[in-house]
Amino acid sequence: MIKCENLVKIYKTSDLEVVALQGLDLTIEQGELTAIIGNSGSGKSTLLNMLGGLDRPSAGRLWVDGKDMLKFSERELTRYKKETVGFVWQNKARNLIPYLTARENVEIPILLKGRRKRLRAMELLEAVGMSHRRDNRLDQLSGGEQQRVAIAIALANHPKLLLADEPTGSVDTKTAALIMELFNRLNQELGLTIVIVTHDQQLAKQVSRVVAIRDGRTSSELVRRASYAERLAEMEQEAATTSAVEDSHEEYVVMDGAGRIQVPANYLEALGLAGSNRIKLQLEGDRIVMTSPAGKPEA
Ligand SMILES: Nc1ncnc2c1ncn2[C@@H]1O[C@H](COP(=O)(O)OP(=O)(O)OP(=O)(O)O)[C@@H](O)[C@H]1O
Repeated sequence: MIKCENLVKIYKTSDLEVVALQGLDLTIEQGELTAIIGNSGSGKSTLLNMLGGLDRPSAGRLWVDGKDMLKFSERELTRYKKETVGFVWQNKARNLIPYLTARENVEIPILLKGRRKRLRAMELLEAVGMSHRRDNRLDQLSGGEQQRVAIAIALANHPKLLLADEPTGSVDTKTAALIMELFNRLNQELGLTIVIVTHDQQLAKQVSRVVAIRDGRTSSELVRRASYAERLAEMEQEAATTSAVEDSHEEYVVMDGAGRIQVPANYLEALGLAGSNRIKLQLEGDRIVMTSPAGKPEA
């Protein structure tokens, strides 16, 4: 569904160039639910903007839904934004109009007319568990409820890809967990591909695949060990857990198309290899062994 190869984004301001993405590689299959985590400034939102067609990459390759996004004309880009992607933002003002009701808000982006439009809005509010509040104005709803309406809006035109930038950033922990549960349900029931940017490791634990970005590059990947059902049962038991995402997920380093991997800095440091620019690699049965230049097996 998504393939980024060596993706680069450079922002140019009057006297400064900021390299927000510096050769990012990422593949997301159709129907996957992925969380992107990383520190502030690591390039998460920049990546989401590229995926959503809100901004164009400076270099590299990017395909979404089989289309080469670097070759899009303005017209194709507008069509892509309308028909292929749905967005949920942290900033509610970007999603919602406060003086309209939940149903009216959801009806705005629906391309159907009359009764069919109303039915589709009702169906969407039902899908996000908000049909009972359809006639309430947005400013009469809680933050979590407003975010549910925002998700309904994002689904209005049957997008293939749902992008969410810190969708739980302005709600409490319990509400955030419920919203993540909703994303999981939509992913499973509709088979929707979903990419969620978050800096919250606890929330990322609710997602089967977590991609970490550091300095504008994918640095590692975590894939959940247990199935979603097993994980839910686990979560009920350890309701207020504070364990790290590494405890529930298996960690992988990312390999790009040319076979390059980034060895975690702490591994190199632990083995005294930090700063080396030459390492011996040997294939031993089904393992690749890294050896220090001095000849001592190191990994
Ligand atoms: N429009 C822009 N013009 C100039 N620099 C930008 C622009 N947008 C982002 N940047 C810079 O690019 C880098 C990556 O920003 P980005 O917003 O993608 O990070 P982020 O991981 O989403 O951070 P946060 O979690 O704080 O939102 C930062 O150094 C940021 O200052």
